[in-house]
Amino acid sequence: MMNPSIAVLAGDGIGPEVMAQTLRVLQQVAPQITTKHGLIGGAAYCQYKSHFPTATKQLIDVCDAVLFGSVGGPIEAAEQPQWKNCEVNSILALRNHLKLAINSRPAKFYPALKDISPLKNERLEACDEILILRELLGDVYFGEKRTYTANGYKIAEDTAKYDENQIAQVAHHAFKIAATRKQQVVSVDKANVLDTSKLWRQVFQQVAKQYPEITLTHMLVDNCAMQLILNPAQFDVIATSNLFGDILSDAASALPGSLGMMPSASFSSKGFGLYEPSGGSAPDIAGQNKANPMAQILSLAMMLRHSFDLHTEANAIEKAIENTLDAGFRTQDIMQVGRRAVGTQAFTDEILHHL
Ligand SMILES: NC(=O)C1=CN([C@@H]2O[C@H](COP(=O)(O)OP(=O)(O)OC[C@H]3O[C@@H](n4cnc5c(N)ncnc54)[C@H](O)[C@@H]3O)[C@@H](O)[C@H]2O)C=CC1
Ligand SMILES: CC(C)CC(=O)C(=O)O
Ligand SMILES: [Mg+2]
Repeated sequence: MMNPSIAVLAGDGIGPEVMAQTLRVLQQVAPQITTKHGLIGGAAYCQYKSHFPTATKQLIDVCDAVLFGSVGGPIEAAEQPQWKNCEVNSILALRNHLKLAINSRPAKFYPALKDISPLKNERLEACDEILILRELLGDVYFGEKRTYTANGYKIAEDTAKYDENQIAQVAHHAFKIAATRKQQVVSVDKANVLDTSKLWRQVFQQVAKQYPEITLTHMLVDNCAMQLILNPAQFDVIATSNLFGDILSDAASALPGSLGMMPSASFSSKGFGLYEPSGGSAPDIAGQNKANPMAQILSLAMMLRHSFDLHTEANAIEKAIENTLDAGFRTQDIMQVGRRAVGTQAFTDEILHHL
């Protein structure tokens, strides 16, 4: 790609801190990529009184990919009844604007961190990476919603809705990815109760016929939450709907040690990519140089690989992170006795040193 450019939307909370460090890594490995900065979330609200201003929309529409930080606050606008979820929650608005249908969240297990997992070592021995593929434009997040009063009570409604094409898109993606991995897909639903899940299961079974080399199994979401803790090694690719994927990916992120290590990539059907940490704006640690920059830096690696075919650079970043962990450096979320506790910036210094 000639003169590639990316939109950098750091957002708020820990977003700007981890983004600043990630851009140091980008500058070192791929200085040919131009960065264009835009405001989103709380940072945009402060300036434009809008969480997803037109200026930011115009910026991303002329870029080749988006590197996103996180958004959380300030969201006093959320209290105003005329604001719909999408307008306040800029990441949902952004996913909808870019039609990002699929979200890929790898939970990678690092040998150096096996002792900080909440699970016993023997449960992790066969674990390398669990990939959660999550549908991103459907479900209760984008269905009809309303709050009203009837018979003196307040009532709230959220509607879950899926069409077969949305589901098929995730299924094809899951089977294609599985073909490059362990040839297995676990599709997670709640088909014993929900119509959307019944359709989900039917479509997965139908699409599976085109991928006879892949083993498809189905698991109910409540069981999956339990199995992730009991026997994570049974999973390689998990494919699921928006809400279940949101919850299960946070749970899966904790198995290797911390949500702060889990990156993500979201794709439109045309292959446009947005890359962001799986976690949020972490207001409890924002502004303290405590955040783990791994999720953001690994999201950059995913961007280089998937949007720009820069595989050597992506691999180099991932290797440098592993070497940094092997050398004993830890942010507070993955700290262990006998290791060296460092802040966001010093941890990135070490990554740059190992690059
Ligand atoms: N894509 C996005 O921008 C997302 C935004 N959010 C928003 O973030 C805000 C805070 O939500 P929470 O429920 O607190 O979830 P959160 O993901 O921000 O934080 C949950 C826990 O994980 C920790 N954590 C997250 N990232 C970390 C990192 N890089 N290093 C070290 N620790 C890390 C936090 O300190 C906190 O203890 C909310 O406003 C929520 O809507 C939540 C998820 C995704
Ligand atoms: C707005 C939320 C759906 C963000 C979130 O929690 C996520 O994408 O993981
Ligand atoms: Mg989430």
